[in-house]
Amino acid sequence: MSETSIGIIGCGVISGIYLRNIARLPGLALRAVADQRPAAAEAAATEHHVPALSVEALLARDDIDIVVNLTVPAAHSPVGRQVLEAGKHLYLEKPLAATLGEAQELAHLADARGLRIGCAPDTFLGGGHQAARAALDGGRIGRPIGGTATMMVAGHERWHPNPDFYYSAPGGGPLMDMGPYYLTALVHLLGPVREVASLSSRPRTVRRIAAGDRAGETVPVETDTHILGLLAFEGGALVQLAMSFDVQAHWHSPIEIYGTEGSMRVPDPNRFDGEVEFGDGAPLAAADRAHGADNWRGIGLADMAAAIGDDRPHRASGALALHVLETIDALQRAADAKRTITITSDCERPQPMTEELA
Ligand SMILES: NC(=O)C1=CN([C@@H]2O[C@H](COP(=O)(O)OP(=O)(O)OC[C@H]3O[C@@H](n4cnc5c(N)ncnc54)[C@H](OP(=O)(O)O)[C@@H]3O)[C@@H](O)[C@H]2O)C=CC1
Ligand SMILES: O=C1CO[C@H](CO)[C@@H](O)[C@@H]1O
Repeated sequence: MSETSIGIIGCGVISGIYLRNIARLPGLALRAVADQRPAAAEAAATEHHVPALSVEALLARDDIDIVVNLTVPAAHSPVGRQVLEAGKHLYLEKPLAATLGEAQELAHLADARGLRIGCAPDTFLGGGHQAARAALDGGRIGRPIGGTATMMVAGHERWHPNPDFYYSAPGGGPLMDMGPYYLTALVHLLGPVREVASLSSRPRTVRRIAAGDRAGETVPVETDTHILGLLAFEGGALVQLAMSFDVQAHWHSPIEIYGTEGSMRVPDPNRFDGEVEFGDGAPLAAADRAHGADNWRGIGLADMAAAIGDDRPHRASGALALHVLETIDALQRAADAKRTITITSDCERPQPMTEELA
């Protein structure tokens, strides 16, 4: 397999796992890192033996093929534009952009330049969700008719040292932050969403940081933080969704899918491991499949790099992320307008994983 050269912009909390995994995933070679905080870039550069550059200098390098944008959501679009305008393929963390309009502009720019966009989450390529997909496609629960998706926590200010972006608008809130995991997993299993309804609330106006140098500081809440939605999928399944940063504890599963012949519980879509459980019969362990244990964030990047070489579509695609972002945007608009909203973008179910990246 030939090597694809990678540059990273954004050396904060999530960059650690990308930096480690780029070194162990096939076909990827890290060339340079950048951050608007030079100290963050220097720390990553020293640990991984690559240069720390300015964003401009990294984008000017001829030997970088894909730039991974790990900045905060508000910077996904401006930094993403710079990457595409520099003629590089773009892979970025979720959400694709802080607004649907910005995401659509990125997609147009990439198309116009003949460049690819890939976007997290790529957890659906892990062993847990691939086991669920195989069971579903194999007919184990019959035709899907419904399901639930539940992500309810007390708020990321409990542990993140700079949680401002989780509560800022646009780009913040549980729907923007965690919705991509749940909606991407559902689209991977059930196909595209066609219609949504929802209600939302904002129980608190400020949040107090609990960890790091800024512990005790408060952050203003500019987004709704408790959202209950209904999703109608093209294939006919109806799914209820709950996304919240206001729940201290609960007893729901992350994702359940109900079919005409049975039901299944799907692992946490923020993870690569877990078990697929069924209403009857033996569970399927993620660990029995490739990337079913450990944290493999970056597998979507490796798949995109391989896909460019093989001239085939990549799985964690810009089109998938755009469809997910349109659904997120529609859920909030449906809550604001108190009406159902039709989803217009098309998106194929991504191909199941093969063992090629194992
Ligand atoms: N933290 C987590 O567990 C996870 C986060 N993610 C996603 O990863 C992304 C990053 O999150 P996280 O690592 O937590 O965020 P952090 O705030 O820890 O790190 C982001 C870094 O990017 C820098 N940055 C911001 N804007 C720019 C810019 N225009 N140019 C260059 N650098 C910039 C920030 O600098 P500054 O501090 O000055 O703003 C900061 O150093 C988000 O999209 C998030 O949703 C995904 C999975 C897990
Ligand atoms: O994407 C993410 C994955 O999960 C984390 C919490 O567990 C989030 O904070 C983060 O933004």
